[in-house]
Amino acid sequence: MLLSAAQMQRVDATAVEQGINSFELMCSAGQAVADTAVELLQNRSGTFLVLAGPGNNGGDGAIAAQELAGRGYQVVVVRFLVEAEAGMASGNEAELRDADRAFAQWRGVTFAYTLQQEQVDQQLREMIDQSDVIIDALFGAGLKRPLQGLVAQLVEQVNMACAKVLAVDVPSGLNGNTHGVDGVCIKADTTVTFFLHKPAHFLYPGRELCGRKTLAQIGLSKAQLNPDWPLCVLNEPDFFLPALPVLGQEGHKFDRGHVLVRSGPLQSTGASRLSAQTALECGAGLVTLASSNEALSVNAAHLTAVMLKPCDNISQWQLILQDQRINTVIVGPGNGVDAATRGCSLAALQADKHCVLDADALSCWTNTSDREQLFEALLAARYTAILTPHTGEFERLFGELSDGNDQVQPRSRLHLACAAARLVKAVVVFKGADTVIAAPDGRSAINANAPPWLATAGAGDVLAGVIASLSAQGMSAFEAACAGVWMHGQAAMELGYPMSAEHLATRLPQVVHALSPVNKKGFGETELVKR
Ligand SMILES: NC(=O)C1=CN([C@@H]2O[C@H](COP(=O)(O)OP(=O)(O)OC[C@H]3O[C@@H](n4cnc5c(N)ncnc54)[C@H](O)[C@@H]3O)[C@@H](O)[C@H]2O)[C@@H](O)CC1
Ligand SMILES: [K+]
Repeated sequence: MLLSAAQMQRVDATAVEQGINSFELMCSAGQAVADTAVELLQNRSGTFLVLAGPGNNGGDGAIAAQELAGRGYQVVVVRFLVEAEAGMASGNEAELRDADRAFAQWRGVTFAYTLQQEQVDQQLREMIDQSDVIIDALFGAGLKRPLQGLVAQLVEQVNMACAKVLAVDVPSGLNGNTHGVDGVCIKADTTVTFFLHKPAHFLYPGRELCGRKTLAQIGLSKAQLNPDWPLCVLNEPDFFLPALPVLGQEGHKFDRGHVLVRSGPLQSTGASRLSAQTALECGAGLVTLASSNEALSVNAAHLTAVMLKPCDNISQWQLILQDQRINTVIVGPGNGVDAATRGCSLAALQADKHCVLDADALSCWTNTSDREQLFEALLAARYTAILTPHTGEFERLFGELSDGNDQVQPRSRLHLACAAARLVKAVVVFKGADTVIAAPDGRSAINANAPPWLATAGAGDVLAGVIASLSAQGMSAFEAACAGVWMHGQAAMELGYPMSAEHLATRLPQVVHALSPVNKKGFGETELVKR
């Protein structure tokens, strides 16, 4: 599970309400930071520089500093305070804030700066240049606005330095609620975070800025999670494995669904064939490609196990949809941005089938009344449809979206996908290097296994095929989309660079095979029991 910065702060408050000592949490966090910092030094000697901000992120840095000094390392601490607080960090320890208590325990020298100071001075510049590992404990979950003035300059200096950089919780400048960076941000080699990862660690630009990500347990548990929070997960097999199709010993091909794919016209049949072929190879029982008579022979020349049906107009399409054995439909790949694609998409949604709308089936709603027609059909559909837009298609379809949370500005791809899914009651697969899958009930998943070479012509058609295949075999729309997106990324990883969509389509069955519970069941074995 992933938590936003606001949820993490709520977890912290709940822990305190339940009697957990917040300073002990900070001590555990600081120790985890020290452990990770030592790993960054790779068993060499060296100097650590801790840049500590005014809040608890800075407190984690102070604990780490004391821990490192206790282990014999040379540590320099620079503390940045708001002007009113500077020089205030002493007195009765019981009354001090956790961060001040952490600094009260630090036995070394602290160089203090105020955030209002204008410039990074020579002394600070030298400390940055002379350190081997810089611990960025400036701002974490409490970042409220873009970094400016002294800290903005400081971040730029750190990013240019030769030292390794370890970010505490998040690289300073990355906003844990909007998941974005407004202005400058630390570029870390490693980020250590606590209890659970945050979406900002896996969405861009955070994924890049965090470097390697490590997770430390500090004494928080599921007891501090609010069960009403919608589930947001990193898309990994553990999440969707229990939902993968299982075959019965006596099952036949109709138990594994029948996928109908709408072919493109004569000059663009390849995309829909890729979808159809993938759907079949990923386990769907039957796949039919509905093709215009004009394109029939081109399609026939390329297909063997995928069946072909002539379909020249909407009436013929509706007739095919009446076949009760067809349980899943793909409309869009190579179909054309036109009225026929609009009509076929609406007919599919009205036919009580699982629907995957991709490519042209997302781009063909060019005016507001068209879009309203689509949204009405999605809302009325018996089964939750799956939409697979990339950024351009998403913007055309959803334009300016409000997710009802105006405090979170600007909205990230995660917020946008969730808002779109809720709006049209469909699963939205918002494709990109950090594909987000969102369900209408608020659940969401961020995918992180896709390599850059997956961005290749036809890869989207293959994705529609695998998702439809899993959907046809009985997986729910959200789980089929999550599994399909992960398998798609995994197949590309296994192939390596360079790779074409055809390769991807032929590799995917191996990924399905490796994950599928079916292959672990031992069909065909006869168990003899002797008594
Ligand atoms: N369960 C938890 O929530 C735990 C949190 N811990 C640490 O506590 C951190 C959160 O602490 P805080 O809530 O105190 O927040 P931060 O330490 O992230 O920052 C808050 C402080 O920074 C100031 N600030 C925010 N944005 C600024 C900007 N752009 N320019 C200048 N000043 C700015 C605020 O006014 C406030 O003084 C976490 O990131 C984590 O490192 C840990 O100690 C362990 C437990
Ligand atoms: K930080």
